[in-house]
Amino acid sequence: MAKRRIPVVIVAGFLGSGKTTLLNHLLSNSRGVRIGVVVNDFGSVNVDALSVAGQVDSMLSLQNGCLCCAVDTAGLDAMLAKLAGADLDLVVIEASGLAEPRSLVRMVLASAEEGIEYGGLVELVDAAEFETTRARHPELDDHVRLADLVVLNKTDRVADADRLVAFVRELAGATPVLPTAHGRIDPELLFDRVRDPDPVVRQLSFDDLRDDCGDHDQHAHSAYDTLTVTAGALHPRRFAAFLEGRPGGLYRMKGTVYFGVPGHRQRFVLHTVGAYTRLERARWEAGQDRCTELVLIGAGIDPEGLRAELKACEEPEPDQVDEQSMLPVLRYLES
Ligand SMILES: Nc1nc2c(ncn2[C@@H]2O[C@H](COP(=O)(O)OP(=O)(O)OP(=O)(O)O)[C@@H](O)[C@H]2O)c(=O)[nH]1
Repeated sequence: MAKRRIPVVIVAGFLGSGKTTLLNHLLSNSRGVRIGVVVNDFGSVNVDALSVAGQVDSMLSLQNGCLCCAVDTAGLDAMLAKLAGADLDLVVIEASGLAEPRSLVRMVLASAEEGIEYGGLVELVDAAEFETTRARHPELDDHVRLADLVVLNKTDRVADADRLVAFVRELAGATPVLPTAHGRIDPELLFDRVRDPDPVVRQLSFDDLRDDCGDHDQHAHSAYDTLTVTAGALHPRRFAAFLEGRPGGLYRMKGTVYFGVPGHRQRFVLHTVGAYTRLERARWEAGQDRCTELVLIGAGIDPEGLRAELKACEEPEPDQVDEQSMLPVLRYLES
């Protein structure tokens, strides 16, 4: 009997659209389905990997590099071979928010690993940032048509979701569009959504792959600067002022913030997407340094200026900071 192949589903979507949130939802509602994940954080702080760890049957993390730009497919093949060897039912690749989905699909289709098969492309679209993302990345239209399933996420953040859903459905053509919030889709959808990939994507030659690699300049991430900042405790008021004054081009920030203020010594996970800011309290992982580690992604920003601004938020004596100073940042906590 032929060995069963493990489907590999790619979850793509522009920066901050909710890929990790969807992945976490799938992992916590897997109903016995054994899921392996490949996480592709863009930036050297492993934020996404940290947030799915502990829930997953098998995880491999590709840090500080974009999967779609891997010059050869050997790295991905080695990862897929490892996952195919584990006892799994499904592999999910969470692409970085800057990855080019077409290249990722091609890479999976080109994989020499016999234990896996291409399982489809899920494209996350941020309903709240839809207009901004589309203006910045006209290729969004192409991505939704290429996908096997479009998840129109963050519908809780838009006033007229029905109108937007209708618009995206028109744009997506044959691709089904599923409106949702917090990535809460039925996990079953990932198993049977696969349709035959676009012949243009399926037909592969070495030239195609080489051309893909030559296309780097057109990839979304070539238009962005990514910067990783490590700092000590931050003064909450100074950091709140930084958040309020951040430049419009600083499209995405994520990572850990440490305030160290009495009563607030937990880890704070920061996410900003466009003008949206969210902080969550979290536990420190065993052995994790009490420090701030952030990835900043933006276009037309001054990376070194931003680094200096964040460094200026550092507070050498957080024990002495009064609790009232936390108020400007606590308003970003989810109520
Ligand atoms: N209000 C609201 N917030 C959401 C929803 N989905 C995700 N978020 C928040 O949006 C932020 C970004 O979500 P992530 O899941 O990290 O997005 P991502 O696509 O993995 O981000 P990158 O990997 O950086 O591209 C987080 O603060 C999430 O809690 C949603 O449906 N509604």
